[in-house]
Amino acid sequence: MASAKVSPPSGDGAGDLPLQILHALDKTSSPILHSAEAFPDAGFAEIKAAVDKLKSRDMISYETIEREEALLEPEGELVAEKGSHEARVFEALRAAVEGLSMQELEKAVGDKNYTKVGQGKAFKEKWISKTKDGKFKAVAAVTYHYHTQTDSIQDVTKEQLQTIQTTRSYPDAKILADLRKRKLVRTQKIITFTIQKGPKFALEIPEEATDLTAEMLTSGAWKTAAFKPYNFEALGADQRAGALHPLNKVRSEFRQIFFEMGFEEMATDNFVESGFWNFDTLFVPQQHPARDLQDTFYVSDPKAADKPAKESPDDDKDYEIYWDNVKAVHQDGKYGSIGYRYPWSAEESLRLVLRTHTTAISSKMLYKLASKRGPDGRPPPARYFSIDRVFRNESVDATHLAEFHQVEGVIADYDLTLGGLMEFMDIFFGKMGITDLKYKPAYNPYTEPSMEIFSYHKGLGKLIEIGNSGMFRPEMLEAMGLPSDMKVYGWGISLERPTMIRFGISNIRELLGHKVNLNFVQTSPAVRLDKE
Ligand SMILES: N[C@@H](Cc1ccccc1)C(=O)O
Repeated sequence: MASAKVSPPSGDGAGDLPLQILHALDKTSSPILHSAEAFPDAGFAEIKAAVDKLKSRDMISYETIEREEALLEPEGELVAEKGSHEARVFEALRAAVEGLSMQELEKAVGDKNYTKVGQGKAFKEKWISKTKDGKFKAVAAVTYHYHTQTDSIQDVTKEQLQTIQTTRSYPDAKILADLRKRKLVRTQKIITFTIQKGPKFALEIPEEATDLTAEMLTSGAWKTAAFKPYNFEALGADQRAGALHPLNKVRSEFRQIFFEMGFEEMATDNFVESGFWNFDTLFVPQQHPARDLQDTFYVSDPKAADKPAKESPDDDKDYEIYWDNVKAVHQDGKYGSIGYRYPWSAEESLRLVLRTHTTAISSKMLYKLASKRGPDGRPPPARYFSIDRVFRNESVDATHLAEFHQVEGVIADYDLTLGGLMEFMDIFFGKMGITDLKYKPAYNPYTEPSMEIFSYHKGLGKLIEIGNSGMFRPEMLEAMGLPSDMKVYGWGISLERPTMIRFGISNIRELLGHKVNLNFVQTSPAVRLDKE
């Protein structure tokens, strides 16, 4: 039967000490076994593992005794053997009736430092004195010559240390503290156990079953099997679970804010765009430095996009008109704009790029909005947002990567004003805990006016740029067919920047890429821990 076997030395750190304890308990005449006496050589961890194992099976019970043990330091050992500093000074002087000079005394004691400490103490004890010619003399010895008194002193320190050497303790705590201060003695905490037989005491340790098996049921072994009790105190193994990346945590916070403010999420599943949507519809001239190879990744295969055309049979947009409008605005000017006045190239517009901003998608959404009709027969107000990846051909450093995530929002409504944009920004960023915004005039080809948004970061102690915003230009919106009194706010911020600030990261490579520490991902909190 499996249940009556004696455990072989197990891997629980207890070895065969548990068995030895059982046997020792069986033989001892007193009901209590002191671990320190029975197993003086076993280490604390070993004994603890053994008694825990036996206790969990109710074979024993135990109590722990904590006490402090005093041990001699090397110098204490020396004193215990050869006498205290003061006694050695006294002994040296006692042998020299004429007294000794300091140098002679040092020589006689054999240790300069020992002599220095010893003569000080011996003076205090009034064992020695100084003669007129500056020599040291033993007082007790002088007394001896005239009065036949005892010529010996009592070397208390030596006796105390000898007591400690044999008993590992000293009855007077003050004296012990004093010896510790003199660095003759050190103390250490000792935990020992008093062990008693438990209700299931035996000389063999039964194997405990952890599971009730089919085999035990058929053989009947379950009737006598010892089952291991549940350990409700066990903390359990570390849970290896998936965790949201910090960027995703901040992303979901932004999404929540957008949704609660009535925004609709734009589809952002196309990383590749034509120059038309990424630049031309946004009134970015074809010579603009942002369209340089240094700033933009161009796709080499396929090289060119198709001209924008109906996306589905029920797409009622006339892309040809829009294409011509965009060209006209750039080349000749239209809708009150004088344009850039350069020969606009269809070929350049159809080059494929990795989108440099999600504003390419906003542009497409606004174009679609232009043909929607609200109850009043006009395009209805709309709020769109997206949070996704964009790509820029930048040199990579601690704060820049060639790709990052852009949080983008647009609000289209009638008769909007710049003040309204600032008001909105205050509310939007306020929901993220970002307050005290400052605005700086800026330039975007597609917005007028444009404003960079700054926030005072208390942790960094300075204003930091958190986003870019503006009101889309009329020559961009009217070319789409949007009514001229419909105004559109737009803004973009990176997702990385607030995430790095939130989680205290200074190098973007700790956030993205192969150097990301998974432990950091798994343990970074989902709650806001802004540093004030
Ligand atoms: N596209 C801008 C953000 C922006 C969006 C919309 C309007 C104004 C600015 C950027 O990449 O920084």
